[in-house]
Amino acid sequence: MTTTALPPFWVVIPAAGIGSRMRADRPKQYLQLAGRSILEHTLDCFLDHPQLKGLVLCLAADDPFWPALPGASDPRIQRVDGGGERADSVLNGLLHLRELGAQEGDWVLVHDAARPNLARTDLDLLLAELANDPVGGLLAVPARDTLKRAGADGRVQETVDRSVIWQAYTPQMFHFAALHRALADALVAGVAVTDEASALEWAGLSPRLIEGRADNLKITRPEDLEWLRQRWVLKT
Ligand SMILES: Nc1ccn([C@@H]2O[C@H](COP(=O)(O)OP(=O)(O)OP(=O)(O)O)[C@@H](O)[C@H]2O)c(=O)n1
Ligand SMILES: C[C@](O)(CO)[C@H](O)COP(=O)(O)O
Repeated sequence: MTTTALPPFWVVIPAAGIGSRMRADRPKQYLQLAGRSILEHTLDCFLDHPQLKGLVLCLAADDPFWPALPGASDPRIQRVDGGGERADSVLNGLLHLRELGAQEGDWVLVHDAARPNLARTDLDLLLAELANDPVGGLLAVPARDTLKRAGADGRVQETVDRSVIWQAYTPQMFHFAALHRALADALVAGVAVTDEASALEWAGLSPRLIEGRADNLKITRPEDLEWLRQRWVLKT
């Protein structure tokens, strides 16, 4: 890690998804992990950070679960409505950040509600490594397994060179104006952007990859939550 002082930053947490792949009785961010919701664990990764300027939480407009949580009235959390896709939710969050006073060059970190296991060391690594970067970047993990390209018949076509393949994680950290412009333009152009870096790439920029911990995983399927529940027992 570099010795640069950590820069001030804003946070946007997209939490308006329905978690269809979890097949649970509620959106996955409200499932329990060690006695609290996944979303509360995720918020805790940021709320007491000394460099945090403000946090915007993007929720489904008709979300009945958030008001029931103990932290729902926490004044440090600004709630906004999400949108149809993750990128729409993030864009709404950015629009609200502007109302809160975010300036063009301010750093914004976007982090999935469904990644509750972000280590403070990884967060600070990202902030330190990118503090003076002209573009910004993201936490990511190098591919670990041998990779295969599949054909439509489900048979291997070829083995892919994994040395250049990374998995994109969050947080993703970009300057407010650049991220807002790239995301808004990409959505208008109908480009599918599944993360913030995709929007910046589409705008012709090259985000930096910062190697993070693999256990900052996104809870996507039931086995991800099972794995994290077992890990939490060991942690506490
Ligand atoms: N319209 C949407 C869709 C997703 N998200 C958020 O984006 C993050 C990552 O998305 P994903 O894991 O795909 O979550 P879901 O869309 O909820 O899951 P699924 O695709 O299985 O339905 C999650 O924190 C999710 O709540 C969001 O804010 N707004
Ligand atoms: C942003 C993200 O977490 C990067 O890996 C991911 O793309 C979001 O989830 P989705 O499954 O693509 O909606």
